[in-house]
Amino acid sequence: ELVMFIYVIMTHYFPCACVCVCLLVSEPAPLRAAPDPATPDSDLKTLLTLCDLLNRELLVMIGWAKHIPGFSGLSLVDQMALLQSGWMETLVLNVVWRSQGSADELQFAENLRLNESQCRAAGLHDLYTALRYLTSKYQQMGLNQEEVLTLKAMALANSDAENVEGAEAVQRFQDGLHEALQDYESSQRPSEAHRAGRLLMTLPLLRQTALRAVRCFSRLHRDGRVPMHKLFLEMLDAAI
Ligand SMILES: CC(=O)c1ccc(Oc2ccc(O)c(C(C)(C)C)c2)cc1
Repeated sequence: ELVMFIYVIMTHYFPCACVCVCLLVSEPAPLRAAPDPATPDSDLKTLLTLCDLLNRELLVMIGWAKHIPGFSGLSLVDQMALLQSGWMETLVLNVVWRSQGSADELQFAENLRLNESQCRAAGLHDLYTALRYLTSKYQQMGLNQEEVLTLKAMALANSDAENVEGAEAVQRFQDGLHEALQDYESSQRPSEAHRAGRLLMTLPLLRQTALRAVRCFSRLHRDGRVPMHKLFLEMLDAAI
């Protein structure tokens, strides 16, 4: 009863806090990379491990999206459309957030960090450069967890999916997240003027970074060096 009482109070008196609390409690536990112990270490093994990790992240992300306030109120067609157009930006923010504590590595999972030469050896130098640039931008801003969770949800809501049925419902979904970010930033002490706007103005760079990642995967797929999961290829096709 206590949890329900707190939830009713939060949703009635602090609706924005409700969104942030909702996003915080529904954040999935970080996945671990699962390298095949039988395979000798190699650049291909790194790629296979990363591929498996990404495939599991996609499945977790689909379950996570349903907890974003407003997402489940959309039609199933629109939920799928937003996921197919925004999944890369959302996953990019996951890796960028995990890499905030590192000066020159990408933390793909709690047990998988790659530096520039390891990424280059695996054919991921473009990916490394793009993700590190975005990571350093957020490091300079001092991004915190509430902000990255809200940006992840916004990346999905604002993914400009082409074939959306309920444009007004998607707009309301976006407005709710925008309001939550505005209210959260104005509740911070001291509150930094323009903070919410500065965070929103990083979204174009996030979109560009995601597109650079898609191009990297499309090249790897054309090279045929690494087998790719069916779900990943379907999502990759939808993102192009
Ligand atoms: C198919 C293939 O060759 C591939 C190569 C690298 C890779 O590494 C990643 C692992 C998790 C992950 O979340 C991300 C993004 C952040 C870029 C989505 C990349 C994933 C797949």
